[in-house]
Amino acid sequence: MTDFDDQVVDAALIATGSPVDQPRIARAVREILAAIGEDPDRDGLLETPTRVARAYAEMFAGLHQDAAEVLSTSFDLEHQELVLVKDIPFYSTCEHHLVPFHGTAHIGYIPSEDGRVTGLSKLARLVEVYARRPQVQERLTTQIVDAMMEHLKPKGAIVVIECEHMCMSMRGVRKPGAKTVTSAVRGQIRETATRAEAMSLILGK
Ligand SMILES: Nc1nc2c(ncn2[C@@H]2O[C@H](COP(=O)(O)OP(=O)(O)OP(=O)(O)O)[C@@H](O)[C@H]2O)c(=O)[nH]1
Ligand SMILES: [Zn+2]
Repeated sequence: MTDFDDQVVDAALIATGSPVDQPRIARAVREILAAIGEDPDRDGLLETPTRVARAYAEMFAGLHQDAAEVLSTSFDLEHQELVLVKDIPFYSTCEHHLVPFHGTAHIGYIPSEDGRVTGLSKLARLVEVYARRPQVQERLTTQIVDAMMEHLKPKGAIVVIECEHMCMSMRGVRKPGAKTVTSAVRGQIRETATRAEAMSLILGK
């Protein structure tokens, strides 16, 4: 390490209160810059390690968030039918290549017998909890649906996710625009008619 100032990063860590180890990320990013043949001490790159550390703290914040807390707000609306929030945009990070994958999530559930529902924004927040981690699309899909089943105790739940993976677009096989669709369905929504209703609401743009 040359004139790289850990104290600056430590100060940033304290300021954000993030549990992500930003000084460690910054040191690693400096190494990567050197390894690709760049000069980490040139003007434009001097602050890049700390910038990337702050960006990573944001991109991986979900590792330190709790789905139970996000879904703890509930209202007694006596609603017994399907509730669906669709076209929730999100960004995640492919755990194989550490580049983004992004797209939309569609989330629905049939509330529990007592008709208690959660806030609509909480479903979008739940996506963020699991998207802001190193991920694969299949696990993201099942983690969201399983968290809903565990914390909302609904009669059923469905999650459909459509994504473009940058690791397939900008490198490797280079197929920009290719979409991956995953779904996970639990409880009563597995029944044919209910599942068809949910899917037609999701796909009917
Ligand atoms: N199932 C699944 N695969 C993913 C996801 N994100 C990336 N991948 C795939 O993970 C695989 C990793 O394959 P490897 O052969 O180990 O890595 P690689 O040599 O970089 O593969 P290429 O991307 O084909 O160049 C690739 O086929 C990616 O397309 C995901 O969310 N789900
Ligand atoms: Zn990838």
